[in-house]
Amino acid sequence: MEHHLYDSFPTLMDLLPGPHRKIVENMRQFQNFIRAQFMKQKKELDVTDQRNLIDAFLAKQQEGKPESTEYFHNENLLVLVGNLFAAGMETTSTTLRWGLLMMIKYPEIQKKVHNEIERVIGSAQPQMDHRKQMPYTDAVIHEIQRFGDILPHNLPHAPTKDITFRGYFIPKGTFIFPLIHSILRDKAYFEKPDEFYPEHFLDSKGNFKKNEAFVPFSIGKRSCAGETLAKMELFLFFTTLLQNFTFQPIPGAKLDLTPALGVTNAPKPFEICATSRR
Ligand code: HEM
Repeated sequence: MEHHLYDSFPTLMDLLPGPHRKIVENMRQFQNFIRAQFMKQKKELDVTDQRNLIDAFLAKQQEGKPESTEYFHNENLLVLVGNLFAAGMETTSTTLRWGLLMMIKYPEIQKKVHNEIERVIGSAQPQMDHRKQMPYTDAVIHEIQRFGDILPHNLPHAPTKDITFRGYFIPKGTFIFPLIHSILRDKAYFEKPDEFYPEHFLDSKGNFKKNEAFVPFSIGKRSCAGETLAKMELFLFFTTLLQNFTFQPIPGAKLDLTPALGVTNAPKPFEICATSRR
């Protein structure tokens, strides 16, 4: 409700009390943090030795070309870094939190992941090369992403021209939310769509099985730019956590799988007991 009011009366909302003020204040702090970082890097900048994305952006800014002011201005840098934080951090950490919740809810699945880690990785540091020898863990991670369904509504898209799709006329510029949720829970593709069931991604011999309805990163030209990185992060973090710990719920915990209300579908806060395996 508040964000609708915000869209319609932005100036008025700035003056009214309410929880939206906290969001605005947090946003301001977040942007100040990013701004302070790039101001610091601007002072230290050596265009011949660019250390990261911010340096590369600032170097473009200093080239003195039309695009230096048209595209590479401070406002765009602020939004770019902000988007990378939101797109790259919130998503992966939320998925990992779903993963830990599933592991404490289903200890027998956790046990199988532990066994596979022991068999394939042992006490070595997990590497991406290990994944193809770990079909069960791979299936579990896919199922965490399918079940977690962290961006159920996807991001909004809009057609660049008038189109007719399955008999529906959609004028240019119409907001469209191509729902990821309905695909990830499609009965035609997943045997038990509303259950956490890693076998969705395993064949009868226990080999990893792809499923074309696995689309948590969306599809098409504007699908997630960080998909490969995200998959690596999920595999490496998840296996490292389970290599080192056994996770259990605290006694009497309910382990509710209904997502909390928010921008992404995140699990409700839960407590966890981690016992070292070393
Ligand atoms: C589990 C992790 C992640 C999930 C589930 C996820 C999911 C998505 C989805 C559904 C979209 C919208 C695609 C569309 O509009 O059709 C998206 C866009 C995007 N994601 Fe991710 N993402 C994840 C991690 C990351 C990471 C780690 C990065 C980068 C560091 C990243 C960067 C982006 C960017 C830049 C876009 C916008 C692409 C565009 O509009 O062309 N994402 N992501």
